[in-house]
Order: sequence, then structure tokens, then C-alpha cells
Amino acid sequence: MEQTLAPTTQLPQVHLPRNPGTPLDLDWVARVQANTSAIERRAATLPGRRSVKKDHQAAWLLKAVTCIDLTTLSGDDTVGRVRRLCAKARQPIRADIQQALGVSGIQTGAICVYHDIIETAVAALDGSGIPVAAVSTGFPAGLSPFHLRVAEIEESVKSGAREIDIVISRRHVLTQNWQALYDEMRAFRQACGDAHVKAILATGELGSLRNVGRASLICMMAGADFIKTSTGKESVNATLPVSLVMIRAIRDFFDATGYHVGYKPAGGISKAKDAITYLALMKDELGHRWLQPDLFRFGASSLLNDIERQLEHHVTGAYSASYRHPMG
Ligand SMILES: O=C[C@H](O)COP(=O)(O)O
Repeated sequence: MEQTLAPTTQLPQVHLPRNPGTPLDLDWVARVQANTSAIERRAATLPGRRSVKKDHQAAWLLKAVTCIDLTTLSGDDTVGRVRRLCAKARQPIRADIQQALGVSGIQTGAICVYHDIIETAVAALDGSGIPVAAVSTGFPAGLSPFHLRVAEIEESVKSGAREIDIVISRRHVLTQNWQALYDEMRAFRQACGDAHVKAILATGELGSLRNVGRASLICMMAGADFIKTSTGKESVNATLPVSLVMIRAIRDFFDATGYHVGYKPAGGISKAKDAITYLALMKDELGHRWLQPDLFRFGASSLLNDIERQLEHHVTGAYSASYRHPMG
């Protein structure tokens, strides 16, 4: 049966204290379990659980837009492409579509780029309030010398990045070296200063859902502001089973400490209907507060294109070609 969900684009955003982290608690880490078959069964039901239509669907898609870290992470990124992407971040949905929907001022959550492009993006977004996120620490593999990874964070913050997406050392998880993972993450958090840090787990390379749960918890103990699934460069990126594990780790951490940690699924999310599934999952598992861009982001390079097409269809009744919604 069709269920409807209230539009959620206009909720006020209350400033939350940052997660300062906690001491490493290895007993808690050892208690983390993941029942893979139960998680996969539940994840398989998620896409069919909610069917939102018409105005409700449009409201959810607008909400999704405000939570996108509009991303370009290509070796051939240019200043011109990033400027065009920033213009898109300022006005992600065409003015006539916004007008027909009765909304205005919709912007994406952030722009996400490599270090070299930060200053271009900061200048292009001047006055918009949209933060620049930089991938860092030897993204995507995270295998450069440790001191260079820390220095890279510091340089990106100096260049104006307000959010830093670090990659963890997968080998610390695969060898169960929890102390090393905690110490690394703690150092990255410290290097970020006032910039918020998103910990990319690269879940497709962690071997098991239990490892995903344990790595999530340790990064939160070490002070992560967000935990993020993937770089977009692994062979398996964001999935619903991994999301369930990470979101429940966020809930457990909140229940134990009172601190809100954000969630960023990233990599391979390119369809409007998938965005709605993720938003509904956040609402079901964590509640309304986690639908705000300070606690939820999509890491996505092409999702906005499909959402804008769906919104245009909602308004006009016709689908336009995707080339009419260029990203950058
Ligand atoms: O963090 C964001 C991802 O790199 C974007 O991945 P995507 O190009 O598959 O959307």
C-alpha cells in the first residue's frame, strides 16, 4: 500500500555540539556483532518499503538535493569544470522548476574536490555559505607516508576546506589493529582543527560487516564528525547492508555518549529512487534530526542529474534528456 511522508525540506537546523570522541574502549569494540544474513534480508526489503508519490516525492527529492556533496574526483578535473560545478551547487535545480514547485534558495550540502581545486571552489562559492569538502590523506588508497597524510589535511584546511574527507588505513582493520586505527583517526581529527572530518571506511575493502561495525565505532571514538562508506573508487561502494551497520553504529554511539555523528553513503548512488530509499532508512533508524545536511550527505557525482530530471517530470509531465542537466 502506498505510504506518504511529510515534506521535510523546511525543518529548522539546530546547531549540535561536535563529537569530541571518547577513549578507545576495546571491550565495546569486541562486543560489536553483525548478523550478515539478517542484515542482508532486512536491506533487501528497504527499496520496496516506501512508495512516495507526487508532491511528497518532490519534497523528498528536494531534501536529497540539500544533502548532496556534489563531487568531482577525476584526474582530468579543471578549474573550468569546478567553477561550473560550483554554479550548479548554488542553483542545483533550474529556477523555473523551483518556481513551479514553490521553493527557492535550494543549494547542495557541499562541493567535494581534490586538494588542488579547493581555492577555485572556495572562490566560486563565495557568499553562498556552501562549504568545500576536500578528500585527503592520500585518497583513495591512503597509503602515503603518515606525516604527509597529516600535512595534506593541514594544507587543505589552510586553503579553505571546511570539511575533510579522510581515508582510513584498511590494513589496520584487516589486521585488527584497533589501537593503530584509533591513533590514526585521532591524529587526522586533530589536524582538521575546526574543519569537520568525515572518515571514509572504504567498506568494500574491509572484509566483513562486523569489521565495518567495528571500524565505524573506532572512528567515532576517535572523534569523527561523519562516517562515510566509500571513496567511489572501490569495486564495491555504498550498499544498503553496509549502511544499516554504519547507521546502527551511529545510533549505539549516540545512545552511549549523546553525540550525533553524521552518515555519508558515497559511490554509485545515481538514481533519485535510491536517494529516497537512503533518506527513508535514515528516518526509520535514526529519526528526523538525521535528515539535515549537518548529519547526512550523499557523496555523489551524478545523482543530482537524475533528481533534477525527475523534478522536471513532476512539474511538466515530460522527461528531458540528461544532457539538458549538465553537472560541470
Ligand atoms: O565521494 C563521492 C564519490 O566519489 C562519488 O562517487 P560517484 O561518482 O559514484 O557518485
